[in-house]
Amino acid sequence: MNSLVQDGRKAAERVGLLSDTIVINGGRPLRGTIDVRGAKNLVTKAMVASLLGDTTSTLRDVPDISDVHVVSSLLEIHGVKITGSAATGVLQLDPTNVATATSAEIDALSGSSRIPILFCGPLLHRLGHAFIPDLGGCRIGDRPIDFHLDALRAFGAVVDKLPSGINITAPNGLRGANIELPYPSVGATEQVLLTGVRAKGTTELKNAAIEPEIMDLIAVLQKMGAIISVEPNRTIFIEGVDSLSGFNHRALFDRNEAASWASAALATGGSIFTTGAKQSEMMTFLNVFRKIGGAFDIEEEGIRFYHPGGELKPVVIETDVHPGFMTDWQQPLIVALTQAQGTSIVHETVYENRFGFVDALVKMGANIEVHKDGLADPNRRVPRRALEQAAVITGPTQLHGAELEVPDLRGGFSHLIAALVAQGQSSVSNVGLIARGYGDFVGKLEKLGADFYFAE
Ligand SMILES: CC(=O)N[C@H]1[C@@H](OP(=O)(O)OP(=O)(O)OC[C@H]2O[C@@H](n3ccc(=O)[nH]c3=O)[C@H](O)[C@@H]2O)O[C@H](CO)[C@@H](O)[C@@H]1O
Ligand SMILES: C=C(OP(=O)(O)O)C(=O)O
Repeated sequence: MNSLVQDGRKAAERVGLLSDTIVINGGRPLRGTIDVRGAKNLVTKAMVASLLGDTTSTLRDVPDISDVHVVSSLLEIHGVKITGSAATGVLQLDPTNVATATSAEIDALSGSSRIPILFCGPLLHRLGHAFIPDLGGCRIGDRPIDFHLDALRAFGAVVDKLPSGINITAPNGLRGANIELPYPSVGATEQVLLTGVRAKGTTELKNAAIEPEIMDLIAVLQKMGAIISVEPNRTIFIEGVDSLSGFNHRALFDRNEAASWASAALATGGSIFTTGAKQSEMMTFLNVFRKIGGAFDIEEEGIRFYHPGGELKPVVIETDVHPGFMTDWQQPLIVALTQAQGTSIVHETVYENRFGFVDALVKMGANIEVHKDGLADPNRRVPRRALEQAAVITGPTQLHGAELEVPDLRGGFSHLIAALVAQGQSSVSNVGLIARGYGDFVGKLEKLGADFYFAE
């Protein structure tokens, strides 16, 4: 069994999927209403933040996704008492008895998620040392952690890379630092926030990421007693404080999940009301959705995304940091673009290898060329990065059923959509990886009228 399939199996077990393969009969529009809970990219970080408090934190709208289970286990082996459950959407996290975990306990969680790297600052503050296992997450490029480690060193941490993970100590405590990120990395910005809030003195972070999930993490930290100001030009100031308390927070909705179901509605010619989705965090997506020919109604309770009839139009997209077009949105949308009249281009500028899912779409009949060194384009708005790729999608094409294996979270969701659009039957294996970030996606497919069953 290859390691991707192993990762998928573990994720499937964590959320209780019946098997790791789904058989889909395509050709039916998805119609109905689904709930979008808290964002994977905020909830997991807020859970880590609970380690910094002296009292219990309560987090609401928690999605039942495998990454939440991984972070829960990592917190529990460090002595955090967790009550409630991802299934019910509410977690209480009591960090009173934080303690060192054994290496066997840590090893068992190796390679399952990217979140463990964010335990560094909180564990250094609580215990004076941290051991971080090998990271998991989507395999969409090298995904180095040099910005994280450089930031931790700037705070005074001593970093020792071992074959089994990273050992970090802070013999003289952590003190505020002046840090400038080479690129506005989401994870490295969170690393600085989670470390700087309890470091001695002031921290200045230049070229920070300002994604909505980061703003919501700042809101969580402010509720805990932190002093953080976000200045213009991507600069964040943090005044370290001596202690923090627990928080009570309803997580920001998952805009990536909402965008994925929106793309599914468009690609299948259907209509999906995403309860909990909000306009303000999705404006860039909504503009592109409208340009392609999709329609949406923004309501108090959520957003309805639908195909209003007529032809879909091609578009040129450049993925970018917020407020640009998010890299996690392009994969499901590309399936809709296979149904548009004409040639679309997607420039992927954030990760150097994020079109792995495209081969399967081509096998299903899509006309997509991947340019591994990117594409020159005089109309580009995002500065060209050294390692970027582009996909050129020409449509419309009739997709037909095929055997697919999920390569990563968003690519996997795009495979599901492609199978739902295709004529005939598809089998999609390794769907456990989709459960890393899409809560109850099987129940939601059922609610939306998809025709599918789990393979034995
Ligand atoms: C759990 C989580 O929140 N995941 C999100 C987070 O990932 P993550 O936080 O890992 O993504 P980053 O923003 O850090 O990565 C952006 C770019 O910076 C590079 N980089 C990053 C760190 C580092 O130390 N060195 C370095 O070179 C990466 O290789 C990548 O090319 O933001 C990404 C960009 O919005 C999203 O696609 C992911 O869904
Ligand atoms: C890349 C993603 O997640 P992670 O950083 O957890 O791998 C994603 O959510 O698409």
